[in-house]
Amino acid sequence: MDGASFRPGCDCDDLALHHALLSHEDARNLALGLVRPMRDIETVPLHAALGRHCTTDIRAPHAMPAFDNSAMDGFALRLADLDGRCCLPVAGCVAAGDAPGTLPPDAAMRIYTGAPIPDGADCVVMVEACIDKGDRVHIDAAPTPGANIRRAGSDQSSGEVLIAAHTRIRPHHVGLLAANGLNAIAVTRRPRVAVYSTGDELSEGVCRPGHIPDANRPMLCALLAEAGAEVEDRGILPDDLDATAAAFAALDDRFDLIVTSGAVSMGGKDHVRAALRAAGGDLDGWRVALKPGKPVMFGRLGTAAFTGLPGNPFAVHVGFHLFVAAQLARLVGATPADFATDPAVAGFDWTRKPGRAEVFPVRRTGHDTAGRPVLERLGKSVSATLAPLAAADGLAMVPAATHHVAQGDTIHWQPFCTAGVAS
Ligand SMILES: Nc1nc2c(c(=O)[nH]1)N[C@H]1C(S)=C(S)[C@@H](COP(=O)(O)OP(=O)(O)OC[C@H]3O[C@@H](n4cnc5c(N)ncnc54)[C@H](O)[C@@H]3O)O[C@H]1N2
Ligand code: MOO
Repeated sequence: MDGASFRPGCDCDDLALHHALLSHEDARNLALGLVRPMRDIETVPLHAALGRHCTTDIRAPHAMPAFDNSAMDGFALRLADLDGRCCLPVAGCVAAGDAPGTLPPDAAMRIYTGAPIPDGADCVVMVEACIDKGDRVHIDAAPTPGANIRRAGSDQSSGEVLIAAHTRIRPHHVGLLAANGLNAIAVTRRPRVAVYSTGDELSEGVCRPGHIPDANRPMLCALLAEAGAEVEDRGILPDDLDATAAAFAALDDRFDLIVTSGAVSMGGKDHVRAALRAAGGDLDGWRVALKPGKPVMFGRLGTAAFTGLPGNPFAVHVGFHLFVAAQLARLVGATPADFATDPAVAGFDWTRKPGRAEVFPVRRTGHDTAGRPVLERLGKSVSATLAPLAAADGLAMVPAATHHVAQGDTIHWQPFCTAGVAS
């Protein structure tokens, strides 16, 4: 449609919208411009904080460690007492949980990891560097002052920022909060997202001839839940303009984002754009120079942003990562992460048609001499299948202008999070 012309007053705004494809960068900025950081705050107990975003900087309520304590199992002593001696009598034992005591003159105390350093001791000798004779201890070599003592305040000082505002709480944050005795935190409410599939061909149970299972709705619900959204599965919409418009019009203002899949392209049953308008919404952008995902559309319905992804399942996956994930991040006040920015090396030769940026599944096959991952391209640029993703370690993206990728070229990718998983 490039080069189409319009008479003044022409209401063919769909034509105007696809006069040119949006770059994926412009499309992302458009998608982000349709959402605002949410202001609603709730306080949640620590066990419910995982995956939520804290609203403010979380500061240390006190210094840590709270008291000088031993980093090792061994003997606490006063260095000056070793002057001219290699053995000291053992005056007692202090374990983690004991109240701080006092080291008598010219003696050592048996001490265990985490135990408070007795007053007067200025180092701890590891048990491996001693000969433990029960009531006496022989020290092989004089330790350095302060050896094996974790000083009060050496890990964090009172008031320092432990977790920056808008951080997504991960398991190590939960541990850090618990270590600080913080049992509840203020978080942004979860973004509420409505999810629809569209298409008369979709089945939920046994498929009749010509029907296919609905892959997009379960995948979108899973992607959204993983990203921390509160998801409402709104089912499958028929390929019917009135029914689709009625379903959209019946949505109240409780959603922050509405995500659909299918019916956004050029076919006679692709009703989502018209239905959005008929329901009182606005279409702000349509069609992106992106493969897969060209017919993605962006709009608004009431107070919600509306992102219409294409029907092909891999296009849904890509559209989620490029646009929906960024919208969710913005809603919770976080900074949306750029997509596919990690450098890697192509382990393949590939000639393609330029014009759209392309996202494709990749598998890591090794590393080059500089330590960069070498990637194998999976699949055949088919947006209808998710099968190549099953063997993928992540997604790579090449710019719209790329027409050839040669083995050894630098490309950029987004690894899936696989911490602790070998393959
Ligand atoms: N004349 C043109 N035709 C098409 C264009 C174009 O530019 N001009 N773009 C193509 C591209 S690219 C894509 S992507 C698709 C997207 O079309 P729609 O968003 O309208 O999606 P549908 O037609 O509804 O479905 C496409 C495909 O995906 C299957 N599908 C749909 N929903 C699901 C689901 N929930 N689970 C599994 N599979 C689903 C559907 O059966 C179709 O096979 O348009 C091209 N056409
Ligand atoms: O954009 Mo489509 O998703 O290329 O097949």
